[in-house]
Amino acid sequence: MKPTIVLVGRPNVGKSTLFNRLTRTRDALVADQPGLTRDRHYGIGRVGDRDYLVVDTAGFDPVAKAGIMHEMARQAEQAIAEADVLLFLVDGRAGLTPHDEQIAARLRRAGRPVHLVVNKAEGMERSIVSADFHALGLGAPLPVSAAHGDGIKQLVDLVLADFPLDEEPEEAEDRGPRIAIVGRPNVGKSTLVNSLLGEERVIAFDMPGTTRDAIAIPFEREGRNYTLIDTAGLRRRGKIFEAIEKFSVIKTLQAIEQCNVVVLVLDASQDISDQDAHIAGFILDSGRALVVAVNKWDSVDDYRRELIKRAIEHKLGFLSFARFHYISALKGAGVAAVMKSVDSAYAAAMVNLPTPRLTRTLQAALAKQAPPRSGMFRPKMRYAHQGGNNPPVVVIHGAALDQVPASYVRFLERTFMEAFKLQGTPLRIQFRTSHNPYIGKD
Ligand SMILES: Nc1nc2c(ncn2[C@@H]2O[C@H](COP(=O)(O)OP(=O)(O)OP(=O)(O)O)[C@@H](O)[C@H]2O)c(=O)[nH]1
Ligand SMILES: Nc1nc2c(ncn2[C@@H]2O[C@H](COP(=O)(O)OP(=O)(O)OP(=O)(O)O)[C@@H](O)[C@H]2O)c(=O)[nH]1
Repeated sequence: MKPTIVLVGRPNVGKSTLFNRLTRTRDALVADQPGLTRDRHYGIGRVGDRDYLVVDTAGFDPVAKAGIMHEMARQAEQAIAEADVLLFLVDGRAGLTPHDEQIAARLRRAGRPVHLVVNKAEGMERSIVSADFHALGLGAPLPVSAAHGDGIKQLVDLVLADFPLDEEPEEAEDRGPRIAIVGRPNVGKSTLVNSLLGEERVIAFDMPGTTRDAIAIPFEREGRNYTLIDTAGLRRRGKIFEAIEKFSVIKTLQAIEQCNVVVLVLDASQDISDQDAHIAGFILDSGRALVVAVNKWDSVDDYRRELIKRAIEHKLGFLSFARFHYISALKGAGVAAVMKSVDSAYAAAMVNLPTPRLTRTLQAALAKQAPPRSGMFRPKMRYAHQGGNNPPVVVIHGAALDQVPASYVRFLERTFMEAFKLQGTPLRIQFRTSHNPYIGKD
């Protein structure tokens, strides 16, 4: 499981600058999609070989408005409660302020490791920029420059040193697809889980060993194995699973990261909200296979059905790689079809793409439409091979490939997906330019 780093600090110390710095590599993997808006408070990042989730508590810092530290906004409090590591940012140019001291007092009670990060330290003597902040009693201050990127790798290595590297769960003994059922509060996730598990054989159901573990519920359906990764803090009461915790963006992100196939649940009786779009954005960034279940279809009339279909097209157009199902979790209608799509999305995500066919497909695409010249450069693509699964990655070798525009990358993605009939999974293109082997690597 990826550790969660939560950024805390008074306004203007550079939290969002650090957040952007910590999540940049991941964002760059996904070509900008029309309509995609990212939630700039929650992200997935990687520095060196360390993966993590990062949360910026900016925007819901209530201190300026309320003036009282112990009235921190609920969301910031929830993020602090769910953090593995807290980064407390202060401003090395402004020096120590009373507001910093109040936040420090709160964080000391958080029961989480806190690291004191002194930002805006570029061009300054380490010992001088840090001097003030020893008084906070939070250990040695760590000077960085979020804007320039100084000290960031050392920071991540240090704060995550005690967490095990995230390893892919082994695919041992054919446990089948790992599924995460996600969606904003009240869309019907628990109802869908119960409809799925109600009559099925739940093979073994262990409570997690530690609070950091997610709950995995293995079950069997029509002779096939699945594992449900819990997002909602599900607990079993008798035969029924119910949510015991309030909605958590962090848990949602964790579950998306740990699964193979996401089932995104939307509520047809409500409008598509920003929260739906943000969750959809996380799913796109993650590269996971996806099935969309538009729930409560039983409760809406034809007019509303038409409306919601159009709203989905408009706001979630970037999910068009996925199959959509219009279901009633309450009545069990459409649930079997959702599971069929889960199977085919999983198969597509795990597909094996032979090199000769990939290269032939690439050549056909180039013949149909060559990549545009960019200044002095004409990108040259020579051959392709598969670089990974879930999502399938196609690695293309050639020259001047850093000059390929996002629109052409999307054209290539579509071409490969159609050629190999991949449905339900995104596909990623990575470029390797011969004279610079690092371009396109993550
Ligand atoms: N010199 C310098 N300026 C920085 C650095 N990081 C951020 N800044 C500047 O500090 C200001 C505040 O940065 P933000 O990232 O918006 O700060 P924040 O903590 O997210 O602020 P809120 O959104 O108000 O909570 C901006 O003008 C940044 O350009 C840095 O490393 N060095
Ligand atoms: N009409 C109708 N109502 C549904 C359907 N599915 C769920 N509901 C109702 O929607 C409400 C919310 O359902 P839950 O399953 O608790 O939703 P959830 O997404 O798990 O909610 P949280 O636990 O808050 O995350 C309940 O009152 C359900 O009975 C459906 O298919 N049709």
